[in-house]
Amino acid sequence: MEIDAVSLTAVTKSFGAVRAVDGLTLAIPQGRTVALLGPNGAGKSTTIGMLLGLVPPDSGKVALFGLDPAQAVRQSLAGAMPQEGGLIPRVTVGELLTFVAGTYRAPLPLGQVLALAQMTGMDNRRVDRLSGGQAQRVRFAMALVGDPGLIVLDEPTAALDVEARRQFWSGMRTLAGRGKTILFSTHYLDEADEQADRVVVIDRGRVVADGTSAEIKKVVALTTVSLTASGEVSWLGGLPGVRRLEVRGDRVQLRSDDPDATVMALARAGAVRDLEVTPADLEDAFVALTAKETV
Ligand SMILES: Nc1ncnc2c1ncn2[C@@H]1O[C@H](COP(=O)(O)OP(=O)(O)OP(=O)(O)O)[C@@H](O)[C@H]1O
Repeated sequence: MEIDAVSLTAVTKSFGAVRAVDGLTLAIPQGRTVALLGPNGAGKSTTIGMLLGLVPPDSGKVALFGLDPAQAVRQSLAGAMPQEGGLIPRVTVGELLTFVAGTYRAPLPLGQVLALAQMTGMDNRRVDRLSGGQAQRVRFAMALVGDPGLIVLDEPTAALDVEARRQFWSGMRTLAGRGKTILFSTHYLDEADEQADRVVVIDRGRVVADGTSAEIKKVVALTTVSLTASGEVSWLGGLPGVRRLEVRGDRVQLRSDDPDATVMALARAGAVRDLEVTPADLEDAFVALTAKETV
């Protein structure tokens, strides 16, 4: 069997009292495009930092193509975009990319890198005089120069307008078509849906859903069963079908993947005051999936 491009096993990372990544396990076979989807502070950047060997995990194991991440990056098996502001000023796009190419044993030709990053003809432009979208494309180009098998992108389209996004994903699909493995993080459900063949939803440092976007939609499309209850309500979270429990004043909202079973169990327990059943739309459901529990 081919070795996985990415393998995280029971990885944890805390910053002081904050557990940024909490026992995360994830394996990505070669050639897949995977979106890491989650709200602010979910642990996406920390996970990516550990994948690239930039953040040491407290425990667990991280491997890229079976190797230690730093080693895989050194061997240009994995490429990443530098953070915002990570470009050297006063050089041209061509000079910068040629410099980066010089650090690799078998870099892609400059023309190919420019084409993939939708920057053909821009090699004489000064790096510090580019628009935000163009600068982002240079960073993308820097991730590609070493011709890595795995490309890891942390919110690659965060600063881009609609047209720049479209161009960016067009280059990305060309790479996916060449069999590259792509892992990107995003806040946007629609971007994950359109661009990835697998979506991993993370929240509070854990994988809360993992599958094709169709499967995720099914998982996150949880029905809300709400009722009025007082006193100790945490037991409601253990009822059949209940995936999450939220308390708002005297209303308890149960997110259920089997609302019939949940309602039957509530009826058996005699807890049916002001019972209401509401199917969720996808956006609501994603919010519900990653919403803070209040108990
Ligand atoms: N260097 C750090 N020092 C202290 N806390 C950190 C550090 N890096 C991350 N955190 C905390 O860890 C948690 C996870 O952060 P992380 O940046 O990984 O999430 P994220 O999903 O990438 O969020 P965003 O979408 O906002 O970028 C957050 O609570 C964050 O404040």
